[in-house]
Amino acid sequence: MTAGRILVVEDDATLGMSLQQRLVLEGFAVRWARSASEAHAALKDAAPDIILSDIRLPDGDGETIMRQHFARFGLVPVIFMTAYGDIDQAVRLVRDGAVDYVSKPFDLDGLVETLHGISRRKSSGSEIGTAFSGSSAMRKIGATLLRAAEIDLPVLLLGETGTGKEVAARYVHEAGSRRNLPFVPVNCGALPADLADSLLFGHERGSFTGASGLHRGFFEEAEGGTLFLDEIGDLSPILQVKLLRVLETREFRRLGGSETRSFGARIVCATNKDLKAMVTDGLFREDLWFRINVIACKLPPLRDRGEELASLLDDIASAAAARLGYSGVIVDETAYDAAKRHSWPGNIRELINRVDRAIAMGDGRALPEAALFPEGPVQTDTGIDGSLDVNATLSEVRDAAERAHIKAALARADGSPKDAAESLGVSRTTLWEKMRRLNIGPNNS
Ligand SMILES: Nc1ncnc2c1ncn2[C@@H]1O[C@H](COP(=O)(O)OP(=O)(O)OP(=O)(O)O)[C@@H](O)[C@H]1O
Repeated sequence: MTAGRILVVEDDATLGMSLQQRLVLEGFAVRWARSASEAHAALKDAAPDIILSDIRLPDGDGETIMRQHFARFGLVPVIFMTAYGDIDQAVRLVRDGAVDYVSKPFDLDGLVETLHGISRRKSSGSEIGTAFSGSSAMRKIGATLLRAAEIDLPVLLLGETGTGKEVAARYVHEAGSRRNLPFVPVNCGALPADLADSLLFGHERGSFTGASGLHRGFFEEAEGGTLFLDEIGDLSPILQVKLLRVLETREFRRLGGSETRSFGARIVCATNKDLKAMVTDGLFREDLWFRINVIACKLPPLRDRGEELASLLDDIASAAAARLGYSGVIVDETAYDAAKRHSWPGNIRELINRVDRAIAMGDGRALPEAALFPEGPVQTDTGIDGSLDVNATLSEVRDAAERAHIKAALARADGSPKDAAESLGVSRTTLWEKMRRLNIGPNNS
């Protein structure tokens, strides 16, 4: 967990460098802009939690940066660093919304204390939901989930693997009145066929060979909390019928049990499959689909989340550095740029895996492009070989990028789907599904 994201805007190289180094050591994720134009570019990429800015810059001023940022994202804590002659302006800026100003030369320890204080106030008020604050699209999704949390209807979360569907499910749970009751996640795709019934609904002693004791299933464990049915598209036809019955009657029985128990939890389901197409193909029950698809919410893939990519990268890098015992890591501009060009088939899970690997293998101080993408530079156009027609649809472009990236990962892994899946940050099943859909043969042909 980082202490917060700070954008430092300072044209003086010595001061900028020492601020960056000290703040990284203090656990902040820091971006350093050396001019007004660099600051505007950084703010387009990601919304920081705090801005620490010089007032006079060679190509503009800190006041314009603050005003433009307020207009776009609302009030963000801003601290100005002023030279002697700028104090009147600094006082006026504090009246207009800046948190504070410090006069150069300033006491760095005092400034760091102030920054930690801002960060503590911010996180104590908004622990929950930070995953839904990084861009306007995610804020809209967060608002939908908040409404869903209040009205207690079934929620269906859609999106590719690793886009944060479980994070969203936990958010719905924690934002609602059931937050102090259990949250029970169940991966329907991983339920062994012969035990699925008992795992879901529980069993009484002696109900089948090997049932030596009483077992409470997931439906019972969820009590009045939230039952999160992940990979719902993988539920067998028999279990689809059983689930539908529970949702209709709000009752169930343990295997071998005679007592009817009431089911009081709310249901949140998720899938990376096209459930509607599965209904059309007769693979998923239409009546169940209607039951669970009351409030649907789609988590966008990471390649479409350019606005929050840089802050995600910062946060994940700081968290990984902290886990590995490093005091902080500086993400290189080359890494931000390459991340924007990459197609991220494994989405945020892939980002986490790449950053963890890069930091574990590196010196714990810097994160350049080559560490994030050791397989080689990320090509422009998300790795597509340039043979695409300019009239190609977005999904054709995406498929081409995914095909190229998966083939490259398989080549690096000497054709081993297990290793390729790991480096892509997806499960082997997801990789197989993608290979089938994209016509990639087992020999990477
Ligand atoms: N906004 C976010 N910020 C930081 N980490 C995130 C965010 N969203 C998701 N993650 C992390 O990314 C990883 C994948 O998220 P999650 O398990 O919720 O995805 P999913 O869509 O449920 O994946 P799958 O379909 O494979 O089950 C997790 O480690 C999660 O903590």
